[in-house]
Amino acid sequence: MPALDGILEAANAPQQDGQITFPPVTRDHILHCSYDYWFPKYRTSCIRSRVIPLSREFISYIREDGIILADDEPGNENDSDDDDDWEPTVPSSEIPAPPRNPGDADNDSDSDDEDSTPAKLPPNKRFPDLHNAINAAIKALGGAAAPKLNWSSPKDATWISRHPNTVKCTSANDVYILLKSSSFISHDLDHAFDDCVPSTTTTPQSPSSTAAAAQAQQQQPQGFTPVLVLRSFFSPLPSLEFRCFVKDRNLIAITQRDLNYYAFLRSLRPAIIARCRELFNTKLKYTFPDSSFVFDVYIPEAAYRSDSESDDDETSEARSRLARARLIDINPWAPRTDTILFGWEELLEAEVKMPVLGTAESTPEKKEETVRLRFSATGAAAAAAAGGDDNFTEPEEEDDNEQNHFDDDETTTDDEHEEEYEVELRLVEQDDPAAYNFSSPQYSAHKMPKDVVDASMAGEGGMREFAREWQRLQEQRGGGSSS
Ligand SMILES: Nc1ncnc2c1ncn2[C@@H]1O[C@H](COP(=O)(O)OP(=O)(O)OP(=O)(O)O)[C@@H](O)[C@H]1O
Repeated sequence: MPALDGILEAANAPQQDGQITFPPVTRDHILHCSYDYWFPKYRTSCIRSRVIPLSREFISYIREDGIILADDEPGNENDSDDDDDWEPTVPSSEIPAPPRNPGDADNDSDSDDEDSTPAKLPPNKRFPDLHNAINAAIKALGGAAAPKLNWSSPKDATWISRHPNTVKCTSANDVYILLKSSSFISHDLDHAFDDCVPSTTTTPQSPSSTAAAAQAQQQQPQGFTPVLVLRSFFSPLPSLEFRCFVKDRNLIAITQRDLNYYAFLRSLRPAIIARCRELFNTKLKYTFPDSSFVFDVYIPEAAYRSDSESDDDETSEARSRLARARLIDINPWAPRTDTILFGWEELLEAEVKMPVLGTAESTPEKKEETVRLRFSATGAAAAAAAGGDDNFTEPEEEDDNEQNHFDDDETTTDDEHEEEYEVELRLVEQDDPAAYNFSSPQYSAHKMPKDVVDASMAGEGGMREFAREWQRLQEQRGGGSSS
C-alpha cells in the first residue's frame, strides 16, 4: 500500500503554479481498479460476472492482425435474435483486422512469440480450454454477455459487432471480434500503467486468484494477469448511468454519464443521490484500498408490481422509484478518468469537511473477507464502526441458473430525506451546450472510415490498394508522403 505520509502530502497539494497537480498515480492505484481485484469484494452489488484469466497465447491472438474465428460454431445455438444472419464477409472464418493504433506497435512485446505461433489455428484448436471456458461462461450467464478486460470494455468496436451497436456476445467468436477490433482493449494490454510512478509496495494477488491465475501472472510480460470479464448482458438505460467521485472517503460529486438531456431525471435527483450514497456508504467507503477513486453505477428502475393496491398517483410514484444502485466499474483518481460534467480542477480543489485518509487493507485469502483499516485520526471512529459490518462479507456461491442480471434484486428503503446532502449531482440541463456535440455516436474518433473497413475486409491486397490510393491523394494535395 502507498505510504500514508505520501497520500497526505499529495492530498494537500492539488495545485502548483496554476497547473492542476494530481496526487501521484501508482501501479497499485491502477491495479486496485482492475475488475478481478474489486469484483470479489463487491460481488453482491455488481452485475453477474465471470472472470477468466487469459493465457499468453490468447493475448498474442488478440494482438495479431487478422481475425481467425473458431470453426466450431455451426448454428450458434444461443442466438435467437434477428441479427443471426450476420456472416463474416471473408469465408473460412478469417477476417483481416482493422489497422491497430500507430502507438501500439512499439509495445508489442509478444511479437517474437507471434512469429513462432504454430500456423494460424482457429481459437478452438489454438487455446481450446479457454475457448470452451468462454462459451461455458456465456451460457452460464444466460446466453448473452458483455465482455471487458481488466479495465476497459470494447465499446469503441460495436460497429463491427454482429449485434449492431452493442457489446452483446452470444458466443466466443463474438468476444474475439470485439476484443481484436478495439483500441480500448489494446490500451489495457499495452498502456495500463502509462504515467504511473513506481509503487513502494506490491498489491496482493486479487482475492479471486487461483493457482492458475498466479501462474498466468508470472508468465505475463505486462506485470499483471490479463483477465476476460464477462457480464450478464442487459440493456441499460443510458439515462440511469452515473459516475461518482470519492475524495478522502467522501462522496463529493455525481455526474450523468450519457450526455443527453432527460427531463425526468430532475424529479429523481434526491433518489439518485440516495442510491449512490447508499452503495458508497454500505459497501465502498471503508473497504476500497484507496481513499480517493471514481466509481460508476447503474440504477435500475424498481420493479413495478401489478398487484399493487395503489391508486393512480401512488402507482406513478412507485414507477418512478429507483432500485438500489449497481456497481459497474471503479476508476482511478487520475487524469485518465473522464470527469464528464465536472472538471478535474474543481474536484481536486473541492474541500472535504471530514476527510478520512489512509488505506484499507484486506486479507484476500479468506472467503469471508476481513477488512483491516488504517486511518488518520478523523477516520478512526468510522473505521471502528465498519469493522464488524456483515455487509462486507462475501455471499455464498452464485446460482448459475438464476436469470437475473444482478445477484439479487431487492429494492431499497426510501432514504431520500436523509440529512446529509453535500454531494453535488450534475445533470445535463435543457439547452445545455454540453449536450450539443453528442448527437453523433460516441467513440466515433475510434471508428474506421468505411473505406478502411472495406479495404480491411478485402484482405492484404485490399489494404495495399487502399494505401496506394491514400498516398496518391496525399500527393495530389501536396501533402507529400504519408505513412
Ligand atoms: N452487462 C452489461 N450489459 C450491457 N451493457 C453493459 C453491461 N455492462 C456495462 N454495459 C455498458 O457498457 C458501458 C461501459 O462499461 P464499463 O464502464 O464497464 O466500461 P469502461 O470501458 O470501463 O468504460 P469507461 O472507460 O467509460 O469507464 C456501460 O456504461 C454500460 O452502458
